[in-house]
Amino acid sequence: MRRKIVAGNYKMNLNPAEVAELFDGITDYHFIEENKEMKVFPPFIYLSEALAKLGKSPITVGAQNGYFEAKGAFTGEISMAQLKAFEVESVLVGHSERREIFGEDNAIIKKKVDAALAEGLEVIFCCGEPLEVREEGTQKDFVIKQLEESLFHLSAEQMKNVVIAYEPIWAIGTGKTASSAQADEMHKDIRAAIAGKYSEDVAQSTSILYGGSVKPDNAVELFACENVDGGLVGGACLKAADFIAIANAL
Ligand SMILES: O=C(CO)COP(=O)(O)O
Repeated sequence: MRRKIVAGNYKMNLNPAEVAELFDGITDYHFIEENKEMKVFPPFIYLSEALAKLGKSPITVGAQNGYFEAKGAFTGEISMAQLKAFEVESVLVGHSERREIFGEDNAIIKKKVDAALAEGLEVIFCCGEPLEVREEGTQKDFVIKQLEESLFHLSAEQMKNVVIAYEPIWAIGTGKTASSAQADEMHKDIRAAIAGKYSEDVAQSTSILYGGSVKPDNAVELFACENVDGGLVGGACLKAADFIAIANAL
C-alpha cells in the first residue's frame, strides 16, 4: 500500500515565536492509520527546534534545500551530509522556487538528488510546469523531461527513498488550485512514466503528492483521486488548525 503523506513547506516564513506556536499546535497530532505520515519543512534556523519538539512524535522533519557538495567553501549553503548529521530525515529537491528564483536546472537538481540519497535522506522531488506550458498543452512532456533528466538515472532500489510532488507553478501561492481531474491526470502520467522506466511495482509503490494552493476546503476532493497520495502544502501549513484539517483529509 502506498504511503499517504501531508507535508508542510514553511518556505521563508514565520518568526521564532510564530514557529514555536505552530510546532506546539501540531506536536500532538497522531494519525490513526499507519500508512499516513505528516512531514514539516521549516527554514534551516528552526530545524533544531523542530527536531526537539517533533522528533519524538510521528511527524518527520525535513529541510527545504541542501547542497550537493559535502563541505567546503560554499558560503551560505548547507550540505546534505550536514543535514543527515543533524538528524534531518528528508529534503525537498527541485522546488519551483529554487528552479525559478535561484536558477537550479535539471542537472543541478540531479546532483542534489544523488547527494541526498547517498547520505540516506529521503528526497521529496518537486516537479511541475509553468503557466505558458499548461496553456500550450505540453505539460506532460515538460514534467516527464524533469523526471528523466533528474530522477530516472536512479536504481529501482533508490526510488524507494523518493517521493514525488507535482506542483504546477501556476497553482502555487495563487489560490488557483489545479482541478482534481488535472491533478489526477498528471499523477497518472507520472506513474505511467515510472512504470515504463522501472516496473509497475515501483510505480505503484511511489507516493505522488500534489502541491499548489491546497487548503482544508479542497484537500478532501484532491486526496480522493486515485493517483494523489497526499499534498505538499505551502500557505495553509502555517496555521496548525488548517494543516491538521488537511492531514485529516488524507
Ligand atoms: O509551493 C508549495 C509547496 O511547496 C505550495 O504553496 P501554496 O500551498 O502556498 O500554493
